[in-house]
Order: sequence, then C-alpha cells, then structure tokens
Amino acid sequence: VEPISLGLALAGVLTGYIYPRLYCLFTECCGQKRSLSREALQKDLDSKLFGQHLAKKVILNAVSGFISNPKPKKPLTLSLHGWTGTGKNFVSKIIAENIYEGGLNSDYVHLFVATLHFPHASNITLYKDQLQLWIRGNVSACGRSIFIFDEMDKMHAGLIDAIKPFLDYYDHVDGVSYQKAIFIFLSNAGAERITDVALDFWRSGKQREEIKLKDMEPALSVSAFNNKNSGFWHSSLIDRNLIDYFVPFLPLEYKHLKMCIRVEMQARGFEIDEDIVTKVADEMTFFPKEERVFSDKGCKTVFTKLDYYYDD
Ligand SMILES: Nc1ncnc2c1ncn2[C@@H]1O[C@H](COP(=O)(O)OP(=O)(O)OP(=O)(O)O)[C@@H](O)[C@H]1O
Repeated sequence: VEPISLGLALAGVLTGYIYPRLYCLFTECCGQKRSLSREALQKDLDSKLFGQHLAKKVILNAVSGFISNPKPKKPLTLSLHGWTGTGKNFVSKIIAENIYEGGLNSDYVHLFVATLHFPHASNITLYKDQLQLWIRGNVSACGRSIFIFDEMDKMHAGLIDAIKPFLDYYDHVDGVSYQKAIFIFLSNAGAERITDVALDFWRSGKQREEIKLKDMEPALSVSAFNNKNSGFWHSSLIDRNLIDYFVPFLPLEYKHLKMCIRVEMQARGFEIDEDIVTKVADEMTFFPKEERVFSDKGCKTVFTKLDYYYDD
C-alpha cells in the first residue's frame, strides 16, 4: 500500500473517529453523557427526591426507556403537575444532569419560564414564531435537545400549540427530526385534585406510598385540559394525546420538610442540628386548617429560614 493512501486513510480515521471522541472527553457534546444509566438516574432520584414515589417511578421508567430506544417514534413529552415547592423544577434538574454534564446549564438544555419569556399576551404571535425558530434551530444542532417549560399554567393558551408539530408522530418536520428530543412541562394545574387524593388517603389512615398512578392520572389530564389557567387549556396536546406521561407531585408533609432542611444544612457544611431542624420546620405553615398535614410552600423558603439560625 503506498504511503499516500495509508496517510489519507489514517487521517480519515483520526478526523472521523478518534478526534470527535477525544474532543467529547474534554467537553460536552450532543447526544448525552457516557455515564448515563438507569441505575445512575435511580440512585439520584432515590437519594435526592423526597415524598414523590409516583414521580420517581414514572420519571425513571420514562426517561431511561426513552434514552435507550435507538429509534423513538416521537419526542418524549412529560407533564409534571403539583403544588408549589414539591420538586417539579428539582426533578427537571436531576433529569438534565443525568443526560448532560452541564445539566440545566448545558448548551443542549433550554428552560423557558412563561412569565419571564412570554409575558405579554399581545406578543403571542411573535412568541410563537420565536419559539418555533428556537426549537427548530436547537434540534437541528442536536437531536437530543431538552426543552423545559415552567409555569405552564401561566402560559398563554394556544402558545403551547405552536410546538405541537414538533411533538407529534412525524419522522421529520421540514427536514428536521424531533424524535430524540425531550419536552418537560411544569404546571400547578391539577394540584388541587392531587391534594384531594392525597388527603383522602391520609384521612383513611393509608400510607401516601399506597397511592397509585391510576388514582391520579385520568383526573389530572382532564383537570389540566379543563383548567382555564392552564397553558394546556383545550390544547390539542392533550386531546391529541401528545403528552406521554402526566407526572403527579404530591404535597409534602412535615417529615419531608425536615429532610429538605437536613440536606441544606449538609450542603452548607453544617453538622445536622435536630433542634434547628425542628425549629425551622415548625415555622412553616400547613393545610388544611384542621389537620395541618401538607406544607403550604412545599420545601420552598425553608432554606432562607435557615439563614436566621446560622446568621452569626
Ligand atoms: N420532593 C422534594 N425532594 C427534595 N427536595 C425538594 C423537593 N421539593 C422541593 N425540594 C427542594 O425545594 C427547592 C424548590 O423546589 P422546586 O423548585 O422543585 O419546586 P416546584 O415544584 O418546581 O415549585 P413551583 O411550582 O413553585 O415552581 C428544590 O430546589 C429542592 O431543593
């Protein structure tokens, strides 16, 4: 074999195979990190997420199943519903961190907050065009893009329909395939319904872990669909069944707040002080008025309350 063709072959291997892999060892590349596994995601969810046995199960199966599917028929669409401070954003962060090193800061993960990115109803046409361009551009650059839409219940009705074509069972839309993308919608819509079920279980003396997805899902999709405040208001996403999974987040109890406070203490490098844990948890407010079972703010604000006890 002449040296020239050998040299060319070697150059081809270097540039086409070896270099990209070496490059991706030192910087983040499209297509998820090597260490992604069902076990790693399960370990993260088990160690970090409190009081959400249903969300854990659905997210673990849905995400690991989707990622390991070489040829999905449509993008993965998850709709996370529940009370404030129960872990919806937190879970989105865990998912993003399991798929990309950069997590929510990854170039391939995009977070939209309705009140921040789409504040004015009068600009809805502009928002629709921008959103479609943004999604199309990013999925063209990386098929495994993740889009997180927070505060769906504050999203102008119909804006979310602008992305319907990307979520549907199409091989390609204008030459771009969205089938490996992930869309995560976060909403408080349906929180009342979820709380009703959780309260019924509590009042009948059952463990919250006995609540099954079937107790939640039908009412959840209907309440999200019929909730005038929900971005899904009569959205074709639901009536076209483009949402793969409705993920209910249960209201958190006193014991879960204590877990959040302990995690925060450790995160700040403090020894766990159970007196302070109890004092901070006791400052939080609970509902309903009589039984005071569930935290009004979930695990939110416990962290700032800690400042008071360590503000020396
Ligand atoms: N179930 C949980 N397990 C562990 N930590 C939690 C849980 N829920 C909330 N937290 C803690 O509280 C913080 C705020 O929660 P998060 O932002 O996920 O709430 P949310 O459900 O998205 O609320 P909202 O609907 O108001 O946006 C999280 O970053 C996390 O530190």
